Amino acid sequence: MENISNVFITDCKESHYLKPLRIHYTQNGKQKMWDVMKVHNSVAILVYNISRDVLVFVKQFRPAVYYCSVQKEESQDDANQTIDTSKFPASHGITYELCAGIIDKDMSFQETAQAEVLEECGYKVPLEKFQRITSFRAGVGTTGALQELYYVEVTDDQRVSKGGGIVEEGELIDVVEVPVDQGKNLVMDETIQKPAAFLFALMWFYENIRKASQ
Ligand SMILES: Nc1ncnc2c1ncn2[C@@H]1O[C@H](COP(=O)(O)OP(=O)(O)O[C@H]2O[C@H](CO)[C@@H](O)[C@H](O)[C@H]2O)[C@@H](O)[C@H]1O
Ligand SMILES: [Mg+2]
Repeated sequence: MENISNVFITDCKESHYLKPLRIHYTQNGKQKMWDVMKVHNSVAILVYNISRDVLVFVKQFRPAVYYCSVQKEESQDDANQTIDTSKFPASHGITYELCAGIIDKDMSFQETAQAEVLEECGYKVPLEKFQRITSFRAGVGTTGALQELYYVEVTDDQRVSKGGGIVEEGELIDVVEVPVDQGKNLVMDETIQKPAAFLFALMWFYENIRKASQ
């Protein structure tokens, strides 16, 4: 996963995954504009393996995180640049996340959650086991995309593969198991790069599931 080389940045002329748009509007009689990014909605799933009392997360190389980490340390032009990977190793872009996926097929949030838990973590779980926690905006400045958050309890019997994502789509994902008595420490651990939904889901777990079962 950390074997990253030949990193160079170009402009993105068109994409299946994102589209920049400018919204013009009038507010209180004043003409305004806002630049936004149209992206897919997504689903994220907090996976709890009750057979071994571990939380199941995914670890992956995120180009966007890598890019922003590198930018912080070295100011260059946005595009048309080459990144020196001996100076900036892949670890700059490695994240811990909830199992998650974008809604880009004709599937519901819950069905997508079921598919992602199988593809990324290797557990085949019945649809009705997925408990919806809440939804929120994954971003509010440049994207307003919705993310639905689910919780699922899994057992070792349901593990049918190693997970790791869809190889044909280029996915390369490590499944990470964290013992429940250590998971809370991840919330404030700034040595690990992680999205806000990950923090929220952990807090929800220790407030609603772990606390209730103790
Ligand atoms: N921008 C992009 N450029 C090139 N290829 C891309 C791409 N986005 C997705 N892909 C391709 O689609 C595949 C599947 O991605 P997923 O459905 O697992 O979404 P992901 O977890 O990356 O992001 C989802 O979940 C995370 C975690 O919550 C959210 O932050 C995020 O908004 C949401 O899309 C990727 O492996 C890749 O091949
Ligand atoms: Mg994913």
